[in-house]
Amino acid sequence: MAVRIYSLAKELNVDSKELVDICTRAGVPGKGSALASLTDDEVSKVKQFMSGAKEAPAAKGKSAPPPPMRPPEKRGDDRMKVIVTPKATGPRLSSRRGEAAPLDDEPAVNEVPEAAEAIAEQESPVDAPQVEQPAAEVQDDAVVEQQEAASQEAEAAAAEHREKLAKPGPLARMVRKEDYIGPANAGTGKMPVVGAGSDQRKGGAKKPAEAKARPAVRLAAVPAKTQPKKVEKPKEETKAQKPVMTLPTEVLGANKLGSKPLAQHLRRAERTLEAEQIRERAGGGKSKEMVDDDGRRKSGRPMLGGREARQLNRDRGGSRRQRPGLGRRVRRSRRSGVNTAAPRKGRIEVQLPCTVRDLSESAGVPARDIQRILMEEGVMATINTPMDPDLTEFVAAELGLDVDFLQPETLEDKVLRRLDEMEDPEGDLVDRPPVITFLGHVDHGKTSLLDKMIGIDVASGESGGITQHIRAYQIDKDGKPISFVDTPGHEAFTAMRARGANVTDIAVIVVAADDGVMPQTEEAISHARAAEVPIIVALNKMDLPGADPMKAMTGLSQNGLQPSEWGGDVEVVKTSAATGEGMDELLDTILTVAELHEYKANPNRAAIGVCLEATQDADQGVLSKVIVETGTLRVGDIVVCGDAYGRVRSMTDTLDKSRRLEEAGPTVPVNLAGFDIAPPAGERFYVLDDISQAREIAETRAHQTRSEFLGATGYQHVTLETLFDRLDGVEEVQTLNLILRADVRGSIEAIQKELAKLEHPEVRLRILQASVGGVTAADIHLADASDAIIIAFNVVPEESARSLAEQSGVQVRRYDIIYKITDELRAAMEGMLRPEKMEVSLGRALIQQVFKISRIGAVAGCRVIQGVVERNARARVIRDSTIIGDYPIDTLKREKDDAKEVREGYECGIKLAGFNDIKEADLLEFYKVEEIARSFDD
Ligand SMILES: Nc1nc2c(ncn2[C@@H]2O[C@H](COP(=O)(O)OP(=O)(O)OP(=O)(O)O)[C@@H](O)[C@H]2O)c(=O)[nH]1
Repeated sequence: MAVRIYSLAKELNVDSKELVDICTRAGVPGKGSALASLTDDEVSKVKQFMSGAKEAPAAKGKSAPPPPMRPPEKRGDDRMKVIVTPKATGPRLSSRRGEAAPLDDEPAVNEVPEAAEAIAEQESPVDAPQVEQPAAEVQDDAVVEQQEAASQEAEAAAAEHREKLAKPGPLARMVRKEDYIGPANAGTGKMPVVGAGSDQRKGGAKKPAEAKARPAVRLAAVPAKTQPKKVEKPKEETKAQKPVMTLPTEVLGANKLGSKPLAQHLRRAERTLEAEQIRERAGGGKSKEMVDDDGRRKSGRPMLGGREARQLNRDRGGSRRQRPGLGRRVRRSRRSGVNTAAPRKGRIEVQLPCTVRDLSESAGVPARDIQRILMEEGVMATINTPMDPDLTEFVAAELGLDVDFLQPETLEDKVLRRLDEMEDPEGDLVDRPPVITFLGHVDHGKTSLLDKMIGIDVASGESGGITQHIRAYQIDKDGKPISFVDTPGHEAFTAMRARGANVTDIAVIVVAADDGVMPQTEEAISHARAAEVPIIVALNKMDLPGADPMKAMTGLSQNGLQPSEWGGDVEVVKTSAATGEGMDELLDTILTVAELHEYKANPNRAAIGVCLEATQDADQGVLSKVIVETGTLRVGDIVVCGDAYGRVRSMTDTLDKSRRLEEAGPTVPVNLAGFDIAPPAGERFYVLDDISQAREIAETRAHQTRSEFLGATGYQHVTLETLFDRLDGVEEVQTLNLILRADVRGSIEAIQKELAKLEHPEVRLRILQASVGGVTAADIHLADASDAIIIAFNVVPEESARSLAEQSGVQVRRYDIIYKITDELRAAMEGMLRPEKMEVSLGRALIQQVFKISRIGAVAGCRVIQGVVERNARARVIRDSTIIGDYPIDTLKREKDDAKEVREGYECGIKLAGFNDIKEADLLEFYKVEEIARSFDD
C-alpha cells in the first residue's frame, strides 16, 4: 500500500523534507515532495537505507553508502554519521583537509567537547592553523602546476584527513560539516590516499588550539558552492554561518555544558519562556501539564524558528512517542502565550472542505504558520484557500497533529439526531409484538416452516425453490401477535439477511437435521450474534430418514450454540415443516423468550421503521414493504427513506393485500404505497412534519448516492492522470456494459454481488445503471449508445422499449433466477477472453537445392524429413544448429502445383516470405500458432 512521505516521516520521526532527501539518496528518485507516495518496496528500501546509514559508522565507515551531502546543521548527531562516506572523502572533502588534519587523530576524539566549545568561542572562523594550510586548500590545477611541492604536501595531508574521516566520531563529523563548505579543491580530481601520514595526524592532535578553533568555521558554513576557492576569503565563509551568527554571544560562550551548544541554548531559552508562562498562569491548574518529564516546561522562542528549532523538536520526537500528547504541549508552548487562538490539541476535527482559516482555528495555530508550511511545499495559499484532505492531513502532520474529517451535518443528520434524542415517556411505553427472523442455510426449510406456522404456501411458488424476496408477516397466536421476517436463504442475499437480523428481536436459526450446520448456517449465527439477539434453533426436516440431530447439535455447539438439552442456553426445537412436528413447541418457545424480554415501544410518536424491500408496481406505482419499529405509521404521514420520500397513500396487510390499514403500530409489517421512488432495502424510514424537509433530505441523499455510485463505478471525467489509465486499458481490458433492471432493490443488490464475483483481469463488467422497474425506452437508448446488454430480472420491457430494442438491436435478456444471469454472463465473458496462443510443432524439411528465380526470389527444393509442412505454417530457418530466422511460408508447391500440405518423405518447393538467403543443407522447422479459447478457471 502506498504511503505518503510525510506519514512515513512521522512514523520514522524524521523531518518530511529530510525524508525526501533520504529517498533520493536511497535510490528512490522522483519523490520531490513530502506529499509524494512510496510503494511498499520503496518504503523498505528507504528504511533499509536509513538503518544501513545508521549502522555505517559502527562498521567504521568502510562500507557506508555514498549519499549526496546535505548541510550538516540540519541533521541530528546520529545522522551526521551518515556523512562518513567514501564520497565525503572526495575532492570536496579534500578542500578542507588542511583544517581537518588536527581533528583526525584518535586522541583528539576526547577533545570533542572542547572543540565544540571552540565553535562558539571563535568569533573569527579562521585562525592561524587554518591559514597554515592554504596551499593544500587551494589545490586546484593551477596551483598544483605552480606550487608542486606545496601540492604534494597537501596531498599527504588530505590522505591523512580522509583516513580520519573514514572513522566515525564526533570529530570526524565536525570535519565533515565543514567539508561541504570549501569547494576550493573541488574539481581537482585528486583524491588523497587514505591511511597516509599518521604521524602528521598526531602532530595535528598536538595542536589543541587549532582543533578548537576550526570547528567554529565548519559548523556554520553552508553554501559550499558559493565559497571562493581561496582560503584568504574567510569573511565569505562567515556569511554562510548566518544561522549560528544570529545567536547571542552569551549562547556562543555558554557551551561548557557539552558538545551541542545550540541545543543547550534552546533548552535554556525554553526554560526562560516557561518560567514566563508559569508566571502568566500563576495559580492556573494547567501549569503542571506543561512540565515535561524532566521537570521543565517545553517551550521555544519565536527567534528560533528554522532548522535548529526543528532539529530540537525532532530530538524530542522519541520521548513524544513514548508519551502521547507531549508533542501537542511542545507545539503549543512555542506560541508562548501571545497566541489568542484555541489551545493546540493532539487530535483535531475539521470539516471538509477545509480552508487554511478552518485548520488554523481547529488546530489553534496562526494561519501564517500553515501558509508557511504550504509555501514550503510550493503551495501559495490565502487564508480562504481550501485544502484537500491529503494536504490538510499533511499540514496537520507537520504541526504534530492528527486530523479527523467531519462530514458537514446534513438536514437528515439533524432530524435523526432530534428523533434519536427524543425520549419516550415511561407511561407511553407499551408491550409490543416481537419480531422473529428466520435465518439459515439455503433449502433448510425456513420458508416452509414459516408457511406451516401461518398456514400459507409460499415455498412451493418460488422461482427455483429459492427465496428471492424478503417477507414479513404478523400472525396471532392465542391472542398474542408475533411478527415474522423470512430472509432469502441463499448466499447471494447475505446483505439482505443481515438487514433482517437488524430488525429482529429473536433469531430462529433453521438447520436441516439431515444436513447439519452448513456454511450459511454459520453465517446466520454470526448475523444473529452481531444483532445481539436471543437465538432459537429449529432442527428441521426431522421426518427425513437421514436426520441426524446429534450431528447437527454437535455442529451447533462447535459454533458456540450449546443446546439446552446438553446443558447449554440455546433452545433447540425439533421440527418438520412436512409433518408439522414441533410447530407448536417452536411457537411456544418463541413466545416464552419474547415474554422474558418484555419488548416495549411507544406507539404515541412519529413512526420510525425499516424498509424491507420495494417494488415498482405498474398500477400502484412504488410499493414498499416496511416494518414499523416504534411509533405509529398512518395513512397521510410524510415519510422519507433514503433517497425516497412521499406521503403514505395507502397501507395493506402483508398477508392479505386486500386488507387496507389506516395505521400500523410497532413491529407491524405493511405494504406501503406513497414513495416517489423505490427506497433502498434495509434503509430506515422516518415520519416528518414537513414535506419540503422530506424532499430536501431525500435529494441530499440521492446526490450522495449518485456520487458514491459514480465513484464506485469509476465514472469520472478524464484528467491527465486518468487519461493514461484509459489509454492503457483500451487494448488490454475488454468491458461488458450492463444495464440492470429488477423488480426489487434487494434483487439488484444480490445480482450486483454475484456479478462482482465475475472478475477477471482481462474482462470486466460495468454496470451502467441499476434500477427498479420495467425496462424503459431510456434504458434502450442508453444501451444503444454505450453498447450495453440489458438484464431484466423479474421485469419485462415496456411496449415502446420492446420495439425500440428490436430496431436498435439492443439485447434485453430476461431472467427469473439470479444464477442464470451469472452463468450466462460468465459464458459471454469467457468468450471475450483473449484466446491463449499455443505453438504447435508440425515437422521439418531439409533444403536440398536452392533455385534462384528472377522476380520471385529463392525457392528451396526440400524434402520433408519429419511430420508435415502446411501452407499456412511458419518456418524457422536453422543453419549449423542456429536459428537464423523465422518466416511465414509464401508458397508451397508439390511438383508444379500449389499444395495445402506436404507430408513426411515427399519433396516440395518452398518460398519463404521475406527471406531469400536460404542455402543448401539449411533445415526448415515448421510450426503454427493455434488459439485456444479460455475460461475463467484457466
Ligand atoms: N421432508 C421435508 N422437507 C422439507 C422440510 N422443510 C422444508 N422441506 C423442503 O425443503 C425444500 C426447501 O424448503 P424451503 O422452505 O424453500 O427452504 P428455505 O430454507 O426457505 O430455502 P431458501 O428459500 O432457498 O432459503 C423444499 O422442497 C421443502 O419442501 C421438512 O421439514 N421435511
